[in-house]
Amino acid sequence: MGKHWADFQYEIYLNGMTGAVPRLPTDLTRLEELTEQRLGPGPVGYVAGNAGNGSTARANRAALERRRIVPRMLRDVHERDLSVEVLGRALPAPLALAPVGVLSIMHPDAESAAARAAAAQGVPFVLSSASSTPMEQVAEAMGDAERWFQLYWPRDPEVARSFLNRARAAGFSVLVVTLDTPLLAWRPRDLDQAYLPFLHGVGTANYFSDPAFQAGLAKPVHEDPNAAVTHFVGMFADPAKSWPDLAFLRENWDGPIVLKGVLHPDDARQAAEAGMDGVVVSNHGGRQVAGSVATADALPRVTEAVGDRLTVLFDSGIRTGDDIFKALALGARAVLVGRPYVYGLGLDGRPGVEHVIRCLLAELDLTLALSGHATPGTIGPADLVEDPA
Ligand SMILES: Cc1cc2nc3c(=O)[nH]c(=O)nc-3n(C[C@H](O)[C@H](O)[C@H](O)COP(=O)(O)O)c2cc1C
Ligand SMILES: O=C(O)C(=O)c1ccccc1
Repeated sequence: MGKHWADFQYEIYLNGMTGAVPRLPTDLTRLEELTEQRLGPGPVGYVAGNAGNGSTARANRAALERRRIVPRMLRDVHERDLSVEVLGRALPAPLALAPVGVLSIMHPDAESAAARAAAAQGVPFVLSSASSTPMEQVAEAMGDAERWFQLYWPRDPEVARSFLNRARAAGFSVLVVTLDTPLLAWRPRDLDQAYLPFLHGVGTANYFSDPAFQAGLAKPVHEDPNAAVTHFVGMFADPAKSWPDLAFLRENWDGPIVLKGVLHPDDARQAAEAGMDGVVVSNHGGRQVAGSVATADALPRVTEAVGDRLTVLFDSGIRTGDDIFKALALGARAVLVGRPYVYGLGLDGRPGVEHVIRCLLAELDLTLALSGHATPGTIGPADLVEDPA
């Protein structure tokens, strides 16, 4: 039997007998505004910001909203199990925390708090290359939970090799390689605030602590931090990479490799041919290509192309349990969630992140039950209809 995620509902009501209400709203779409009130416009602007005029983020929401669940009745849903197998790992539910850089702009405990929250709930935490805390330190906070590492593929192969070696030594087993950010997109909210956290050195911990990175500096980081930041900016991503380069990753990583940011079925096919294990259908939460296809529209085409060969994960726009249900119905094995947990972190540190995970999974559990499903495995395209656009 799986964990009873829906019990969170009664826990909240029972606490209410003593007059207590949840510290954070259970409608997670309210968290952005609360975080802005608490932390001010700078950090929240960076987290909430999108590419261009925000059309991709809106399209992500619209494509999920346009699909509607058709609940089925009388299907014995009293015992439910949300667990799924992802990349050979048993997960308690089809959810992981997306890699998000620079988390210290939200909370001083940053990645360690988010990682502890994920570990407490048994949900994988994907650690960003651009974390505010070195990967070895975050790994310690993760206990025996699943450790997944997101790679921004550094331009210098020695730094790339060093990151992979360090990640393996720190116990990370799944590698998530982000392909959609070889450059940072045009982001008006950041431009208008003239604010990028990593120009202030935030999110550079893995780089500044790396011997191969340090070897490229004329002076130690603390003697010339500006030069170190400039070196980071030139290093963190590489628009010259192309498909044959994936061989380098396959040779240097023996665990599962997942390519994040795949939207076209032909790219998914190339991923399979390159010996990759999975893809994340993602448009970076709408932060990279303005005017991009919505992820819920891209997902069925990708699963049709490679669903039998690759593990297909999904993100960008997940805000509720029923959003997760819809992504599963469109063929995803599990989803990643980004901003909601980032705001939970900003508002209440580790407990705030746990709150977000528990709300999402309680709502998913109830959506399953009320729609006639006892496990994610029985959810499929027949559970959805599409509203006319
Ligand atoms: C502030 C912020 C920083 C991010 N940093 C990274 C990162 O370092 N690496 C990465 O692969 N994706 C990064 N992402 C994208 C997320 O992994 C994820 O794709 C996206 O947030 C999902 O959309 P959602 O926020 O609507 O859930 C970032 C997203 C945000 C909002
Ligand atoms: O802001 C982002 O979306 C992102 O992916 C990123 C890139 C570099 C450093 C920190 C975050």
